[in-house]
Amino acid sequence: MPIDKSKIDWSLYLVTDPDMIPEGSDIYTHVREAIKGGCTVVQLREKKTDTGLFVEKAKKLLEITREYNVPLLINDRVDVVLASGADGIHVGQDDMDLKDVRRLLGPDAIIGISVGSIKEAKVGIAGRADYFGLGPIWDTNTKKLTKPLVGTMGARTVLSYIEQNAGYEIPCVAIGGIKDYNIQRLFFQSRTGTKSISGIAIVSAIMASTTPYDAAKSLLTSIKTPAPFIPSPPSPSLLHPGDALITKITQIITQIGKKGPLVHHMTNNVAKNLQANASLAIGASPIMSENALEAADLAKINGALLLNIGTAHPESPVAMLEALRIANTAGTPVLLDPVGAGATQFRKDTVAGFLAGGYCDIIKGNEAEIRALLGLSAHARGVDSLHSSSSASRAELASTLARREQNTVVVSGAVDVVSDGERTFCVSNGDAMLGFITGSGCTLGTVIATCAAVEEDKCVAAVAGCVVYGIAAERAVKRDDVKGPGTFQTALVDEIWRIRGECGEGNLDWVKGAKVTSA
Ligand SMILES: Cc1ncc(COP(=O)(O)OP(=O)(O)O)c(N)n1
Ligand SMILES: Cc1ncsc1CCOP(=O)(O)O
Repeated sequence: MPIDKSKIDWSLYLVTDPDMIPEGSDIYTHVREAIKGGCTVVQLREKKTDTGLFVEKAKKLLEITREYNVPLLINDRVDVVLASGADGIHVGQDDMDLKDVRRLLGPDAIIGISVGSIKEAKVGIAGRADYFGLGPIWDTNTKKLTKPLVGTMGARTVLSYIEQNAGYEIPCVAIGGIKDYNIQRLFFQSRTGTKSISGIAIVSAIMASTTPYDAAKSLLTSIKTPAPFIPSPPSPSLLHPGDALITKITQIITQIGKKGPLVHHMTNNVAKNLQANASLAIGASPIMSENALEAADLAKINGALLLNIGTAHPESPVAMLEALRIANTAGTPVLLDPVGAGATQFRKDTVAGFLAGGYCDIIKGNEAEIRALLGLSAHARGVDSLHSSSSASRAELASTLARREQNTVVVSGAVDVVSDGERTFCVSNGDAMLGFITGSGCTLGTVIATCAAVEEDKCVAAVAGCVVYGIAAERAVKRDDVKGPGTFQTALVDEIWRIRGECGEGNLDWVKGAKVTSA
């Protein structure tokens, strides 16, 4: 029975590669096992095989795929589809024109095309492709890539274009560098309001596995399980600054005192001590460890992970990325502090690697760092921000990055701006004295990460962190015993401690000083 193309399940699309099959197996056993494990579509991709053998392989594979009612598509070759009776074809942008493919294969054939941009989507739509292979999403060793990476942001752009312009439903399967650990993030970060990718196409994660059944099963589980970090929609009362938001801030600080969350810091040597002391003062349990081998154990304990690249070593990005992936899998919230992101190529590459390889619930940086993440010219020297523009333009930076990353972004400064892309708040608490102690921005990261450990709504958690830290600074600077930056730093920790104590006693007067507005 030929396949009904309106009913295809695109969830897990296997693209074969004969050179990857481990010794002792063969393509037929491998594909059968992968289908049993959960593959829902198979594409036979033979780049070096002679036509006769290609057709023979296609015919034999078709017998297997038919047993499981799974479509078999052929890579690039119309003649092989015709000769084997396979269900359809996948072509690239530089292969045969889609209208010719359709004319040759007929209306029932399943015809897919590779798409990596709006321009290429237009070609697919004009040729009435049945589905798009969307990618390459990420880098891969499977094939020498000649086109730019699409990333989750590019995937979203194409999905949104299709949604608005195709005029018919086009399932999109993402391809390129997809592994167990990045599937949930791919689905989450690439979705538009109403359109998501329909599935993922995989070569190496299944073809190079010695256990294709298990590999497919595990990939399918990741596809079917929503990302643990998907935020719930914000409560309507927390859409704008107001009494509900202020009450929530006090609840967050009280919760920290009650729960004592563990905050795993992979952070810089300059700020470490202040960060640890601020964590203890607010009621968290800090662990300062750059050892990725501990990340799995630490992620199991409820808390948060803070990544700060201030004094990163050459090996730090690997350890941090490992910890990030473990935290993502465990659903542990992650705060990224991209210290000095625009200052050196190493820092740029490190941060780009984190954003491509994992999901950071919150990114906190000064204006120059956030500009660098957006690829804008950074007004940065070293790790200091040299330039501060208006709150409105900083709000624009925060919401643009938050929309791109589908997370919460804090642009720290005299006025901290917090945005999740929909809501943007300005927090005007704090004191200029914070600029005279090293690690004050990093320690704001600690306080925000601690709030995120106990609060689901990460945007509100970030606002809470900015408020409590800013008010602690305002109180500290007013103290008689504060004579300058040295005594201020100690007093800052003390005031965080005192605010936490007041919350514990039910005295919430401190929060009356909160200065939160909408941007
Ligand atoms: C599902 C899917 N998407 C994309 C591709 C890549 O096809 P193409 O651009 O033609 O490159 P080659 O596969 O020919 O190297 C694909 N094969 N499958
Ligand atoms: C065929 C193809 N087209 C774009 S990326 C790619 C290879 C994907 O392979 P892998 O799943 O091993 O990254």
